[in-house]
Amino acid sequence: MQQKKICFIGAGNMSRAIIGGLVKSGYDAALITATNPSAAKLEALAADYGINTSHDNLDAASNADVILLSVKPQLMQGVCEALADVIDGKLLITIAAGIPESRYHDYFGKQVKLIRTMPNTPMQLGLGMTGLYAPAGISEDDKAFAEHLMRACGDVVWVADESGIDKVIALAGSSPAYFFLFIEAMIEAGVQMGLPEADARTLAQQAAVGAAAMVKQNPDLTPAELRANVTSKGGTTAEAIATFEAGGLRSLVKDAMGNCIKRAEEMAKSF
Ligand SMILES: NC(=O)C1=CN([C@@H]2O[C@H](COP(=O)(O)OP(=O)(O)OC[C@H]3O[C@@H](n4cnc5c(N)ncnc54)[C@H](OP(=O)(O)O)[C@@H]3O)[C@@H](O)[C@H]2O)C=CC1
Ligand SMILES: O=C(O)[C@@H]1CCC=N1
Repeated sequence: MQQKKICFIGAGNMSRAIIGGLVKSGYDAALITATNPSAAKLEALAADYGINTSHDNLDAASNADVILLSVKPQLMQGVCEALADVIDGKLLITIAAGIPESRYHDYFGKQVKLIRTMPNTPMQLGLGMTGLYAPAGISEDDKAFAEHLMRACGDVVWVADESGIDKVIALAGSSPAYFFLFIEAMIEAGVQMGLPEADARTLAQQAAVGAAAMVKQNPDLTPAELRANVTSKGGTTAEAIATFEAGGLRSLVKDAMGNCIKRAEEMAKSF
């Protein structure tokens, strides 16, 4: 892929995940800089991935071709305002949830070249999923760069309308946490049944990895067919599945995802 000088503004969980994925995919660490107010996360990134670090957003952004905005949504306005003089002509990529693309033009006080993306933490392992949205006027070259950057850390989908980003949050940005919760609950139940915690974790995590790989590697089978292959008539799985269905798992999942989107929409009104 084309390699450009890229600066991550904010060196938290998500920057770490993307930087880890990029470096593991062969992106030149010397072209990557991350900024952060406190030192510990920068020191860990430099030690683990050999990237450049800085406490100075302005200096780091001035020296980059591409700026990836990776601070919490409530800090975004102040961060953008302070960078307004050094971003002309540069490609901006934001990963923030809930801030509409139009707001960035207000923050910078001018029209900017900005692509909205919604990645997730498995980017760190090259197993990420990113949704991308580019407004009209963004060049094919800039779109291709943003896509290649995120593809280095996993799979990508483009959404035609900005509202699609909120759906990506519900399906992929937030969803690793849903699966962690499910695994957490299985481990807790296993421990309550008397298993050592380490064994309960090994059993649950390996089942999750295996099940996800089976979904991915059998595109001709639906998840329902894969489930049917596990579920012997009158057997053990049928009892467990019936319990989930009776407990309203499907509507719970739908409500959770709907509330995730609702929160993104609320955030969009408050920024
Ligand atoms: N976590 C996730 O799974 C996902 C998050 N996102 C989005 O990614 C963004 C970042 O989230 P996440 O990585 O989880 O958050 P984190 O809090 O882990 O990271 C944000 C980082 O920004 C740093 N920071 C604060 N102020 C500044 C500043 N003025 N200049 C530079 N850096 C600053 C913080 O430093 P310090 O801690 O030292 O104050 C922190 O390290 C959010 O907008 C979120 O919506 C998107 C997809 C998934
Ligand atoms: O919880 C959040 O708001 C962010 C966006 C997607 C994942 N974490």
